[in-house]
Amino acid sequence: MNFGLEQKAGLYVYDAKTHQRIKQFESLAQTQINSIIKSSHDHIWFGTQQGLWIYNNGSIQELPFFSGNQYGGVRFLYEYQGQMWIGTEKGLLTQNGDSFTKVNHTILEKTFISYMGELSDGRLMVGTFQHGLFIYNGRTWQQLSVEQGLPMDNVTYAAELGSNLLWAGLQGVMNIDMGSIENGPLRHSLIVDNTGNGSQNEQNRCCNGAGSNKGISFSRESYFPTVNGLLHVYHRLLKQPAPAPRPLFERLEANGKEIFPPYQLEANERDWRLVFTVPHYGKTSGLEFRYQLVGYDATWRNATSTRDALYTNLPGGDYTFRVQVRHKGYPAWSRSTEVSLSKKRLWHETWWFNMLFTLACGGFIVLIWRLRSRSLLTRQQELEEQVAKRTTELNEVNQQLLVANEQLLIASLRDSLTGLYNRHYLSQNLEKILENVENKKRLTVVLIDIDDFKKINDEFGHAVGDEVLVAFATLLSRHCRAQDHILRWGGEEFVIIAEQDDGIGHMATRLIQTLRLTHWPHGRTLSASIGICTNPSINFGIKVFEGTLNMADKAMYMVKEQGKDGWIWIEILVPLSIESMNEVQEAPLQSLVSDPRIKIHHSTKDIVSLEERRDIGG
Ligand SMILES: Nc1nc2c(ncn2[C@@H]2O[C@H](COP(=O)(O)OP(=O)(O)OP(=O)(O)O)[C@@H](O)[C@H]2O)c(=O)[nH]1
Repeated sequence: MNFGLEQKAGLYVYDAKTHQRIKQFESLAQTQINSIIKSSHDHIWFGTQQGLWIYNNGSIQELPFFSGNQYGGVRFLYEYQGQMWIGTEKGLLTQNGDSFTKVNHTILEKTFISYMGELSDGRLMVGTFQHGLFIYNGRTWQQLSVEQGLPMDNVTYAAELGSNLLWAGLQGVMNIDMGSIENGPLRHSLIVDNTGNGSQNEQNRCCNGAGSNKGISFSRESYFPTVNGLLHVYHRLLKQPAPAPRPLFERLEANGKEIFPPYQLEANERDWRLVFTVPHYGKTSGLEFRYQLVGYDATWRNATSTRDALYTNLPGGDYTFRVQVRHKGYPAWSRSTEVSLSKKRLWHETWWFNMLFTLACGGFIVLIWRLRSRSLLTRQQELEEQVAKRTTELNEVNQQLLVANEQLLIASLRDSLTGLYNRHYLSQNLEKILENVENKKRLTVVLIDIDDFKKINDEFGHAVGDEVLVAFATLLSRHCRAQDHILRWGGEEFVIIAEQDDGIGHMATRLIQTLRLTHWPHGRTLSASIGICTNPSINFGIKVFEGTLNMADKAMYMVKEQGKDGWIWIEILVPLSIESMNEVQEAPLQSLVSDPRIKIHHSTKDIVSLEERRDIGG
């Protein structure tokens, strides 16, 4: 097995037993060997960039005809019908014994020969670098090129596959219908389309392998060397788009700087550019990519035409970048190409910081909550205290109001000068008083009027008059019983409502006497006129009271008329109807003396005058 090596490394022979390269041909040491072929004469031909060598019986010889730069490098050697054909960079030559002659063709005699082979019917194929494929039938040449409507002129490999001619070149791989080669016009289909300009990242050079065998075909598949690896074409897929192969991960840049595997990044390398591509020889626009940074992206992201993925401010952690590709319009994605990456965490991205932060946040919330509850509690206590204080104050005020109301009520019921009850008291309590009287069966009303009070005022002044009134009221209270209701009726006039009348005459007499004996503020004696009426009514209503009061008034005026300083007591003996009561009130007192229902009592002095004038008994 022989190795022809590019890069001017010379020639090696491989020993199948020791599996080692065992010998280097010294004369080929600095050459770039393009083609090696064993001729039917058991000679080995070496086509190199520097010329042509033949190995025979252990010795190697250079053919001086091809040295120098006249033909450029020898690119392809092919033995056709017992004759060696030499394809150079500057034309095609044939061997003729020991000499070589250029083929008689205006293009082929000077163009770059890049391939030679045979069709099944024995015709020779000569591929050129710039002028297409030539087919030779032993007499004439047929050219297949752009001029015949083909998409490219460059040939690196050609092979007949059934009814098709497979043609590979730098611009792709195509299929030409054999029948159309014979009869025209040419029918072709581009299997691998590399005719357009690929994107910056696309590895877009197809099928340009150096060496003699620029492709090899089997019944179902063909292989083509490329600068980026081996292109494998299934013949059954010639009419369909080739399945998209797995994408390639090209490189990672972090903060604008390329990072090499293993991809372990520092905490500050936060901005990433992940570059990917796919070894594909079709049009760039026919493919689409999607990618996902697992650990950061929740779902796939569709890539743009730039074939890279940009991430900024990535947090620390472990990631897997995966990328897939597919033909546009086809549902199936390729298998994922995956790359593992990790980035150190910043201190605030670490688990212990997160834990501490969470604890601190929790503690802070609890603290705030406690402070807030405490302040709320304090506030509540303050409010409760305020409410209690206000309630106490309110209660006090209410109490004061109650007392004040009580006092007002009391005050409204009493005479401000003497402290005795007033008329308002009577209007409020009359019903109750009458109820009590009802139980005792006899109502007694006493009307007392101080005699000649005006003179006291006139003589001693109003203030002294007041003092006399107060002293009179005090004396009156002392003379009455506890259950008697003593009222100042107005001015110097007083009313006593007694629920019991036993000894009423004595009481009146005693009062008259006490008045005479009492030492009064004005230093003089004082007398009063007293009218009394007792009424044994069955049903004590207001009318009965008014009638009784009127009768007492009538009696009191009679005393005044009789000379004052005494009393008259009209005692109604039997209960009178309202009508009878009205009659009695209307009648003059004298006329009542003879009324059997009525008895009139009086003080001694008055009795005399009354008896004298009316002739009535006491
Ligand atoms: N100081 C004083 N005088 C009063 C008060 N109320 C009424 N008076 C006076 O009492 C006097 C009553 O006069 P009169 O009605 O003529 O009665 P009187 O002088 O007692 O004569 P007789 O009733 O006929 O004995 C008037 O001069 C009133 O001004 C009072 O509260 N204080």
